[in-house]
Amino acid sequence: MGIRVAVAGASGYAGGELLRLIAGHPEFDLVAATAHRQAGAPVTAVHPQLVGLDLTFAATDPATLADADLVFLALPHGESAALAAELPESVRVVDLGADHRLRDADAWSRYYGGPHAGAWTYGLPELPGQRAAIAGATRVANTGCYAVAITLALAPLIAAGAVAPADVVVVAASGTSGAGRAAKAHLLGSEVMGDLSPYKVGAHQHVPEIKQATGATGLSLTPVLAPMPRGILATVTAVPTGDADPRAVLADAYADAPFVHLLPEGAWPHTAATAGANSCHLQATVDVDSGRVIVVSAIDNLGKGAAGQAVQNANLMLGLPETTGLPLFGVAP
Ligand SMILES: NC(=O)C1=CN([C@@H]2O[C@H](COP(=O)(O)OP(=O)(O)OC[C@H]3O[C@@H](n4cnc5c(N)ncnc54)[C@H](OP(=O)(O)O)[C@@H]3O)[C@@H](O)[C@H]2O)C=CC1
Ligand SMILES: CC(=O)N[C@@H](CCC(=O)OP(=O)(O)O)C(=O)O
Repeated sequence: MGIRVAVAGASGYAGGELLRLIAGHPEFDLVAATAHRQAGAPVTAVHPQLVGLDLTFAATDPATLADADLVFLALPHGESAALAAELPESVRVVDLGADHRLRDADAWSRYYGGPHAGAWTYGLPELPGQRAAIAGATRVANTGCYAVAITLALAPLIAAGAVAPADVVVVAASGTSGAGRAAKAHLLGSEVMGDLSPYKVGAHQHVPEIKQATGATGLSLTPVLAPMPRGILATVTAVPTGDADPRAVLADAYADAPFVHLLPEGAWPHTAATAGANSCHLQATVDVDSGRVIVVSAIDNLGKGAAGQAVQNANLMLGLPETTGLPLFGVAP
């Protein structure tokens, strides 16, 4: 028997991707996959890509999950905190939801509402010092999907003093799976296909998370819903404070990061190149006209943006190499 893992919210998009990654992980044994309305259904009735996985969704209750060494929570916002509080401290937990990401209770109530559950160790291993913090934690808050893409592009530049933290502008497009699988009016196929539309303009819940993770003090984020199932492409622009080469700063920051790739000069990120992988592709330049630094970042929102990142964090918490069981390469086209 390997390491016993369980997934709560396994019938969702992030949960389904977790099941796929766990099935290919050499050290993990899946002991439970839970759902809410779909409890009792065969996993493959919901996730046809997992045919061969002979399992039925259990109901989401703490007793079922407490039998695992590590539990992934892939539940709607606000549902993780109460469930996690019922799990013994000996069970490691990675929460893919937002409940434990923010240290600032006011920011939590402004963007999410309801009681603030308090912050856990932030699950972005590529931030300075964070690998060791995650390795020593029993509770880890996985990052938001836009937050990963934008933080990886921006954090090293602010940390190096290469750009001004007070003036960061981001436009970022996301595939529709970022919104989860529950039916929503703005996700009707016939209206999403062939369309690009901004949403949560100036009011996205990842803004405080990105500010917390990067040290940005002024950040404008315009998210755009894109007609593709997976992927995030974020274009981050900021004002340089000197003449540091942004490519050199990023290359230095990610020299030892197996999943973050600064592309060769002149090559720009494509979301499709990250699909199915736990990778982030970056490119940077200085815009000759505006003088602003431009960094473009691509991830798979269900990979490095959710399930892949969660498995990377779990590997670190369990003392495994962080790449164990994780796809390094995408499946494009
Ligand atoms: N999709 C993405 O790209 C990303 C998602 N996340 C986060 O991961 C979490 C899951 O997201 P996602 O998979 O997209 O969401 P989905 O809507 O696709 O799935 C939600 C899951 O939670 C279950 N669920 C719904 N309501 C409840 C409830 N009241 N109590 C317990 N379980 C419930 C659902 O079960 P059932 O279907 O049986 O009702 C389903 O398994 C969210 O917190 C999300 O923000 C984070 C980063 C990226
Ligand atoms: C396309 C789309 O709607 N995306 C979602 C991404 C949410 C997400 O996955 O991140 P959290 O875990 O922080 O909710 C959004 O913009 O709210």
